[in-house]
Amino acid sequence: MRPRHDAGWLAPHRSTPVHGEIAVPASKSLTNRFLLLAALAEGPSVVVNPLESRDSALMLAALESLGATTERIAGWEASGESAVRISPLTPGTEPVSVECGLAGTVMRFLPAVAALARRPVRFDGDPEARVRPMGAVLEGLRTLGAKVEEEGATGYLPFTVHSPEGISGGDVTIDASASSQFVSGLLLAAPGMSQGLTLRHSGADVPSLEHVEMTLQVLAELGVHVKSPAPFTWRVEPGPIAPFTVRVEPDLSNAGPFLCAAAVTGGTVTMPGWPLNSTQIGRRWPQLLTDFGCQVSLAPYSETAGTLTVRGPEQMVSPGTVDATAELTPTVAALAALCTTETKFTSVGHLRGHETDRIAALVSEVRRLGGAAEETDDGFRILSPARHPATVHSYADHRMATFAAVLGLAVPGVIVENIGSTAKTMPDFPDRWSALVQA
Ligand SMILES: O=C(O)C1=C[C@@H](OP(=O)(O)O)[C@@H](O)[C@H](O)C1
Ligand SMILES: C=C(OP(=O)(O)O)C(=O)O
Repeated sequence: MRPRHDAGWLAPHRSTPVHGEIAVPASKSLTNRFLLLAALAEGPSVVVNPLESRDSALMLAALESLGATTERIAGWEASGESAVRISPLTPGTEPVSVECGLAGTVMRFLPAVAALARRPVRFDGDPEARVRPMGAVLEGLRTLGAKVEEEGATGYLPFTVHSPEGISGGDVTIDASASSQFVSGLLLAAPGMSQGLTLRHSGADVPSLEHVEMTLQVLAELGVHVKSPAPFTWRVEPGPIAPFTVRVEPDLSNAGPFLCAAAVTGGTVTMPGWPLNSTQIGRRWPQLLTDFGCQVSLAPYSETAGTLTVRGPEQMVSPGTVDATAELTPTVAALAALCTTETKFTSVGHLRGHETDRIAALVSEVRRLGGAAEETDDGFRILSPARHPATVHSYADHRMATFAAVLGLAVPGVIVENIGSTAKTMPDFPDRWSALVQA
């Protein structure tokens, strides 16, 4: 299941502006939420235009281990798009295993589903996944009455969830300052708890709150009653989820590197299918790119979507400070690493628990390319631009690989170690990238 490691991919370089149009596949975050909720629904549901990547394949395989059935449909009715039909989890007592790979949405979302499913479920993942924080999820489940048996370091994979009586919900307080996924994971399973769930966060801020907003919106869209009665407090009412059919939006986080191709070459990239209203954090791209000197416009062509056009400037300008950009950070860092003045990234300390310690990784790789960068308490600073070629390490992190691809457009001779890590959310990234930047 783990993608084959490759030693080096020469990132395409352009000394002339990139002009092109590109669409991106479906959102990882929305796909994995809808797949999970389909498995908790009362009957078969259909997710149209799901992301097909390692993270979504891991989610499907995990749901199957938990007793759901999944069936890929090549052309869904009039849309002709791919779709997947999911029939709900069936109860069982056999112990099963869930392979999480490096997917935060699998390792943080499914333990609560495992507790509802009542069978013993062992969770494990890639070596890089075993250092991603899990403590708040396990603490939350224990408060709800599940037993969690840990095998290695406390608060990390691997572990087994035992919950023969299920979990009935109630009131839980966790510290979600290391990941918004701790909140989303408990809220997504909450409709299946007989008392529903009131979840409170205690501690420093919850990062990436857009992703909690997404969770609440997805639940509400499926008819679940949700509210946030106070800051960092959420309430999900119990109740069945009726079978549903949904279509998944494009992945606006993965749109980032493609839009940046315009920014770093002074070109123009257009992207159809841009949702006019989205809970995805990638909805911030128009503003972020504008902050770096791009001209961005959105031309709606339906009630829900439009074409986004990004025109890059002759020379990008750093906005100085970039705040709380969560999973967009590596891509924004590629822009910053091509600006002549400093950019400070703030409120992104939790990136140390992402696919890799992204703060350490970004600082090391900017330096490897001849730029100056340093870590700070809650982020990092890029002080001077990437200047010369290097083999950029991806640390098995898809966003580090695409960070390097964006830099390679501007700096000739960049080699990306393990471009195959992009299979996490976009298996055909190298082909899509080449199609846009080498056209
Ligand atoms: O809920 C989700 O789908 C996600 C939440 C965020 O996690 P963090 O809050 O850990 O950053 C984000 O970075 C991740 O890529 C996807
Ligand atoms: C942090 C990320 O992923 P995950 O869902 O594995 O947390 C990401 O995609 O940038």
